[in-house]
Amino acid sequence: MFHKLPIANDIDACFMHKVDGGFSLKKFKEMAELGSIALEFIRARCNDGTLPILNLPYHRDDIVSWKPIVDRYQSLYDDVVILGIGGSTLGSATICALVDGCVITAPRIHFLDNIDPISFDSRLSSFDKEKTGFLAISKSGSTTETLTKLLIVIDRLGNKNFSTQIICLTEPTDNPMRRIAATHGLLCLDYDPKVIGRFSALSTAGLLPAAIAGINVEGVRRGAAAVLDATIFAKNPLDNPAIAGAAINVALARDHGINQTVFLPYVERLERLSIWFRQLWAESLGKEGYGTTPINAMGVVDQHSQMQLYLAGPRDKFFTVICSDPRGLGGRIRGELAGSAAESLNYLLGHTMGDLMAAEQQATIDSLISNCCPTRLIRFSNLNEEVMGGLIMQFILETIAAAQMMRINAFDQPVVEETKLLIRQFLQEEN
Ligand SMILES: O=P(O)(O)OC[C@H]1O[C@H](O)[C@H](O)[C@@H](O)[C@@H]1O
Repeated sequence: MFHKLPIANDIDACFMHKVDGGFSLKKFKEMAELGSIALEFIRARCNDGTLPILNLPYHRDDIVSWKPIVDRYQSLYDDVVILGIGGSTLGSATICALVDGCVITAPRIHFLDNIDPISFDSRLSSFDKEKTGFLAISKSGSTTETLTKLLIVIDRLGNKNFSTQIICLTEPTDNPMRRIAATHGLLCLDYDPKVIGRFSALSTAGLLPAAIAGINVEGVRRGAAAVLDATIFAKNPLDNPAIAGAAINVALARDHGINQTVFLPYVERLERLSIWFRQLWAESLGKEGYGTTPINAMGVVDQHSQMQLYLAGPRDKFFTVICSDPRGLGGRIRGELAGSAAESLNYLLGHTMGDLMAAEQQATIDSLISNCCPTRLIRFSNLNEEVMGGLIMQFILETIAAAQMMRINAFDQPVVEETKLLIRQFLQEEN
């Protein structure tokens, strides 16, 4: 308990004394009561175990139990394909991005989320059938897109011995995925029914693919536990980054019309985190006329694409800039290669690519602040498993806290079901 926090939050630039577009410290302090309600909700669920996502960071037994699967997949396959969509895969895709840039001998993990028939077929046919393992994940076991992909993969494998090549992960109910698994003799693991898909990044759904990818998933849980502990044991709710983050989002939307939340990491491996966060925030909070719209951005790419709008467009955005310290990393920019351009590039030559990234990160932060954009900074030095777990936990807690402050249920998505019914109707009519 009370491991060192893997990430640091700085919310100073959300307030009026720092940016004109921010809100007053007085108003922030008025959020203390809602902050306490949110914190009590989280503490109570953590203590009584009714929200297992708040207990998972402390578990290790499940990780040990996956070892035979991890060993088998790592030894047999060059590629492992994850079949799923939405909350069942975005968490694992987020964590699996940690392997980028690392020397790893584990299989390459691929996420086939979409059902674009051309892209799906082209990606599927790029794998060696004999050297590819599959993991189909669906909490409900009835998501049409995932079942379609699973059945197409079974068809394409087309030999009698594929039963060990595919593992399913779904709730222990009588659902279509379980029936398909039983028909073909596939191993079917239990997806805890109390873990909601978009909150499942730290459960089997998020961590089994990551373990197969060779990631230290205990480190991910450790980072999450540190952030969770800091919340559970917070003395003052608004001193806690997740509760404060929720309070800022809710108050800026309610009192200042700031109804868009821009997620701007300066670490490319966090691109998937952005997409995971987008579902978490949107599906959990977009209810009863509430919610703010998450916007994915990426430093430095969007400096050359979105920054004009961010700095001079409507004052309806709250910014979360996620920063590492890339100084000194990457290739060095050598003057002798620049020829006659060297003189005009004096400011750049001799630096590394990481130095440039760091300067651009700081320039964006300073520009956001000087252009009156309420901005929160989340900092760490290097992205690793603990940091990833910490980030995931902070945004899970922040989402739960924001829902409590808005008095809405973070854990359902009633309107999504309407579209699903329509899809079934359309296909039935065509039959
Ligand atoms: O895991 P599954 O049951 O297949 O669900 C996958 C996704 O389906 C739906 O569209 C829900 O809105 C999402 O919250 C969920 O993550």
